[in-house]
Formats: sequence, C-alpha cells, structure tokens
Amino acid sequence: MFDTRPDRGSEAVLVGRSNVGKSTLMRELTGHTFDTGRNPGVTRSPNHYDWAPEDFVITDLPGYGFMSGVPEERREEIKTGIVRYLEDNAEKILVAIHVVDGKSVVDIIDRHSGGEEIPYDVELFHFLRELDIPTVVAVNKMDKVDDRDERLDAICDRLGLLPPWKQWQETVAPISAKRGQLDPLEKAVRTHLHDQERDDLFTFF
Ligand SMILES: Nc1nc2c(ncn2[C@@H]2O[C@H](COP(=O)(O)OP(=O)(O)OP(=O)(O)O)[C@@H](O)[C@H]2O)c(=O)[nH]1
Ligand SMILES: [Mg+2]
Repeated sequence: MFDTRPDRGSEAVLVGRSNVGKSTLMRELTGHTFDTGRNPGVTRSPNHYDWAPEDFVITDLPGYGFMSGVPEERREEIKTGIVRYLEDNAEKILVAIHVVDGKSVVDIIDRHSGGEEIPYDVELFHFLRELDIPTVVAVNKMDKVDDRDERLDAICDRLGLLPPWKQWQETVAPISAKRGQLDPLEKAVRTHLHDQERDDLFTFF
C-alpha cells in the first residue's frame, strides 16, 4: 500500500488529518486532479506526482488519525504506514507540508488534550521535528475563519510555538487551497528549499 514511491532523490510530502484538504492542495500545486471529497478517508494510499526530467516527487499521503466511517484497525494500519514512510524517506524529504483545518484544529486539539492522549496533530508535528524534517504547517480553509490572527496564535500555542504567529512565518502558513490562495505557503517552502541550496526546485512552489 505504501510501496508505490517512485525512485526519486528528493521529495516534498503533504501530511495531516483526514479531510483537511491535502489532495486539494496537491491539485493546486501540481495542476493535476486527485480524488478529493467531503468524506474523510478519501485518499487510501499515497498519491505521487513527479516530473519526468526532475529528480523530485511530491507525495500526498492518506489522512493521519481519526476518519469517521473507517474501521479503527484500518486507521491504525494507515497511521503505521505513514510513520514508516516518513522514517524510511526522511533523508530525502526536503520539506513536509503539515496541513490542518484552520476552522477546527484548535477545538480538536483541545478536545483531545490532557490525560494520556496526545492529539494527532501535536503528535505528528513533533514526530516530524524528531525526524529533522523541515516542516510548514499549512493552515487551510482560512476562507472559513473570521478571527484570523487569534486563530493562528492559538494554533502556534498548541504546537508549542510561542505566539504571535507572525514570528513563525517559515513554519505557519495560512492558506485556502480551494481558492488557490497559497502565497504564504510557497514563500515558507522556498525558505526551506533555499536553506538546503535547492533553489532549483522553486519552479514547483
Ligand atoms: N472551505 C474550504 N474547503 C476546502 C479547502 N480545501 C479543501 N476543502 C474541502 O475539504 C474537503 C476535503 O478535501 P480533500 O482535499 O479531499 O482532503 P484530504 O486531506 O485529502 O482528505 P483525505 O484524503 O481523506 O485524507 C473537500 O470537500 C474540499 O473541497 C479550502 O481551502 N476551503
Ligand atoms: Mg486526500
């Protein structure tokens, strides 16, 4: 299921919970259509997109964590697949785009905080750090958010990044994939590519 990766030396991955808009963002970045939809769990195995002469691939991963209507066993299997995929390819992944739903992510994190549980988004964000994969949190669906600055500050707070969010523009990028509003994300991704002397990949972002 996760062994579909084309043999490419460099990679960017889109990760995040189900239904946050990863495949929609993938479409905007590549100009190629992938399955998207209202129901969580649309993407069941990675979507890879590579460009013939380039040694580079963009990968849209299935949803990480809860998906209503998908049996728990299957969810866990997908989650394990994602963790292994990231571990196995960490050296090649130049940047991870961790997509969250700007409208609901704070509520979901707060609902699952405390006790023994670690919210999926917090777990994923820290896991990417552990693997030393440069990460941009793409806060998607900003077209549905009214209190923009407060919301972005709250997201930073939950991820352990000291607000205000404006000092984290290499890490936190408010976007609306559906509307094709991706400027802050493209800027942030380029910063990480530049740091790794990969300005040659700017054509993709
Ligand atoms: N309002 C709004 N809706 C969006 C935006 N981006 C995506 N959506 C909608 O969110 C829903 C889920 O989008 P997908 O791209 O399928 O989400 P996904 O993260 O790939 O979901 P899985 O494949 O299940 O992990 C769809 O109904 C999209 O149209 C956005 O910027 N704004
Ligand atoms: Mg998808």
